[in-house]
Order: sequence, then C-alpha cells, then structure tokens
Amino acid sequence: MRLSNVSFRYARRDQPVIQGVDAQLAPGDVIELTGANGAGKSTLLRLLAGLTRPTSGTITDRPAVVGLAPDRFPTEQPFTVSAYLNHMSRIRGGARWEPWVERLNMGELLGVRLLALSKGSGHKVGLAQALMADPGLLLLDEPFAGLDADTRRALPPIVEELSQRGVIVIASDHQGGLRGLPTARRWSLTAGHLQETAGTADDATQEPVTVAVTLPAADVGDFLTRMHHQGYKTHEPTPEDTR
Ligand SMILES: Nc1ncnc2c1ncn2[C@@H]1O[C@H](COP(=O)(O)OP(=O)(O)OP(=O)(O)O)[C@@H](O)[C@H]1O
Repeated sequence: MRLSNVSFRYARRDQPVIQGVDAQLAPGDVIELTGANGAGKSTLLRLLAGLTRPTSGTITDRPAVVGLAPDRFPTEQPFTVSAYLNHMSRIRGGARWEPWVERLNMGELLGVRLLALSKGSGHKVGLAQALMADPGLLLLDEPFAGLDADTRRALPPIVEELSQRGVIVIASDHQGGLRGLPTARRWSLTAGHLQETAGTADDATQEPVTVAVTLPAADVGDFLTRMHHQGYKTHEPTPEDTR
C-alpha cells in the first residue's frame, strides 16, 4: 500500500490537516502513529481506511478488507452487544465474532445494551467488530485507551499474530503498547507532516538503558508479564542486585 503526496483539508479555506504525506506499507507492517492532540492522527486513519478521500495525492493498493476501531465507539444505537455483532456479521458475510469476544474478555457484555456500555467496554466492541472482518488492513485509534489490564495484555499478541499473517496494522497510540513487536515502525505527525521516527541506526533514543522499578510484591508477576509482552527484557532482582 502506498501514500503519494497525500494532503487533506476539512474545508476549502482551512489549513491542511495532513500535508504531502508519502509512505509505503508492506504486508505485516505494524505502525505506531504518534502526534500531539489535534495533530491529525484520526484524520490520517480515516484517509487510510478510505472513509475520507485525500484533497490531493493518492492512496493505492489498499487491502480489500479494512477494519477500523474508532477512538470512541458510537454507542447511540438500539442494540445489545450480541445483536450488534450479529448484525455486523451478517453485513460481513457471516464473519465470526465469537473468538474475538473470548480473546477480548467481553463475554459478560453480550447482553448489555450499547447505550449502557462504559467507555472501555464500548472500545472492546469497536475492536471486536474491526477484528471480525478478517481485515488485510487494521486501523486502531488509541486501541489501549480505557482497556482493563487483561485486555491490554491480550492486544499485542493479537496484533503480532495478524502481522505474521501479513495484515498491516496501524495504531495511533500514545502508550507505546505495540512498540516491542518485531515488525513495529513508528510514525509521528507534526503539523500534518509525517515522519518515520524509529529504527534508524543513528537514533540515540533507541540505545537500551536499564531501569529499576519498585512496586508491591503482589504486582511483580503481572508487571513482568506485561513488559515481556511489550518486548522488553526483564528480570527480578537477585540478592546480588540489591546488595
Ligand atoms: N470534521 C472536522 N471538521 C473540521 N475540522 C476537523 C474535523 N475533524 C477534525 N478536525 C480538525 O482536524 C485536526 C486534526 O484532528 P484529528 O482528530 O485528526 O487529530 P488527532 O491527532 O487524532 O487528535 P487527538 O489526539 O486529540 O485525538 C484538528 O485541528 C481538528 O480540530
């Protein structure tokens, strides 16, 4: 998939929100998209999804099936979660949502009305509907925002599996939740301009450093597992370390 000189403005007199973006995506790429509030991340995701057309420039070779999990799932709909997922399944030719409900720890939400969902629970429904489409391009807008600890842990392995199957995953993510994945690249948006910021040999911020973390003993296992899933090397201190 390729973006060639893509620019976008919301109204003719407005400043462009996205300016002259060139980028190439290969199957299996995982992109962490960062930028200040209002930098244009959600706008770029909608352009990538094909929901919005560039004002100028082109996006070519987009995978045929696109999944988009929005930053705010629209809960103003008269369905329960299961009725909504069944409805989306019919639209998508019988796509199966059940495995995703299990992996995203949302079984107890199935009978809940969309209107009654908390923000994080609504977010899980948005993720499930994006994943069930079996997309070739998966776009996640702040996927970790509001998720509980179990689901936060579940998401990076899901993205890694999809990447291994050749799915392109692009996530606007301030929390660095996908950073440890082997195919991860980093894009940052500043005033509408896109820059690739990681993976360059001269990037001193990529040099490894070792940090010590103090936390309650009961949280150690959970913390180490989470760090491991994010690709960091961890070890519990030995008596020598603490002497
Ligand atoms: N429908 C719209 N009409 C006009 N301007 C818009 C519209 N949607 C977004 N904008 C403007 O476009 C710019 C980029 O917005 P966008 O939501 O893409 O940023 P973002 O990086 O996702 O922000 P955040 O981190 O706060 O979610 C902002 O200045 C915003 O006010």
